[in-house]
Amino acid sequence: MSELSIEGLRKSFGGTVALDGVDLHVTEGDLVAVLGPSGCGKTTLLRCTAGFERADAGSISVAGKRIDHLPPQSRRIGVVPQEGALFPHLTVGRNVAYGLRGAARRSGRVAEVLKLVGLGGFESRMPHELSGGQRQRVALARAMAPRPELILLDEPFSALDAGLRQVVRAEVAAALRADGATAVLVTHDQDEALSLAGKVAVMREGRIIQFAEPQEVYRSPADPWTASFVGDAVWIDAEVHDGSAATSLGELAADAPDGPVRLLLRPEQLCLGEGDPNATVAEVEYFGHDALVSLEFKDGRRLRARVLGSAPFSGQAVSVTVNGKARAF
Ligand SMILES: Nc1ncnc2c1ncn2[C@@H]1O[C@H](COP(=O)(O)OP(=O)(O)OP(=O)(O)O)[C@@H](O)[C@H]1O
Repeated sequence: MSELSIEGLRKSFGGTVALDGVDLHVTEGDLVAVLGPSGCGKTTLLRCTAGFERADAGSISVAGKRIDHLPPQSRRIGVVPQEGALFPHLTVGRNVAYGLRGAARRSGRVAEVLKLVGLGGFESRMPHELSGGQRQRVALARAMAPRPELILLDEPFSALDAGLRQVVRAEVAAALRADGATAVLVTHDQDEALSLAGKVAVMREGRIIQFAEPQEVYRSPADPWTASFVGDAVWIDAEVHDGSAATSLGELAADAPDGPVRLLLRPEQLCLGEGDPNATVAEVEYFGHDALVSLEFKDGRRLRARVLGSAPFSGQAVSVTVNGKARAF
């Protein structure tokens, strides 16, 4: 049974369609990322689920029960907002205990969830005595404390700087998993969605266009738009004959009928070697951990490769081969 079941959800604001028939099923204990560009309806989906907004049509069920008629406080859903929104005049311990009743407060649950988020012993600190990442983790602990059926996280790392974001992300995901929580994270950040979630729902213009595991979304995107949105894409236009397409990179297997095709490769599938050169390095963008290398082929076509380790130099003649399969559209 799905912990969260959303079916046919629609919501418009005046003439703007924010949700255009959203279906989403989240299994108990899963962490799902809803990934989409600005304005695609992610926050509206989250607000309708939490009960802050009323959908025009469709249903929302949690643990098998319809909840869309209930006020937010009766939905058993915990929300972690963008910037934590802790009560500034309450200690960490009292912030976390906020949604707990008497017996639960005394049960040690506050200490337990603070430990889960890596902040054991922080009960008596005030919010202003915490770093941004620590405040976000307290906000998560507060949402988890009453053991809600579902936790919703709205771009919870967007206010953190890049280095801290990665660390806090991993800690938050670990805490959610350790507590067995079912969670939906809304984000426009591809790396965040692919690295954290068990499943990714790609959203565009008020619809979910693909719902799959991160590797599948990256390797077999539903359409060209998704392919380019979830990562760097190398596009090659070619003609297919008998399951094979002639390209600047040689013959590539193409799972498509005879005729014109757009082939998708990821830049890391282009491998530079020492064999017979078939391309020249035109430009190198060096990032430390890797480099993006623009390669010019004999037919004048330019394609980008991602290279780990030492980067080639501009003007170098290289042999380029393809690792793995191209996806045909
Ligand atoms: N209260 C509102 N009144 C009018 N239009 C709204 C309202 N809330 C959202 N919208 C519109 O609905 C669409 C979806 O907005 P939403 O905030 O859900 O997108 P989003 O994917 O969360 O974007 P972002 O990543 O920028 O927060 C947008 O076109 C937005 O302008």
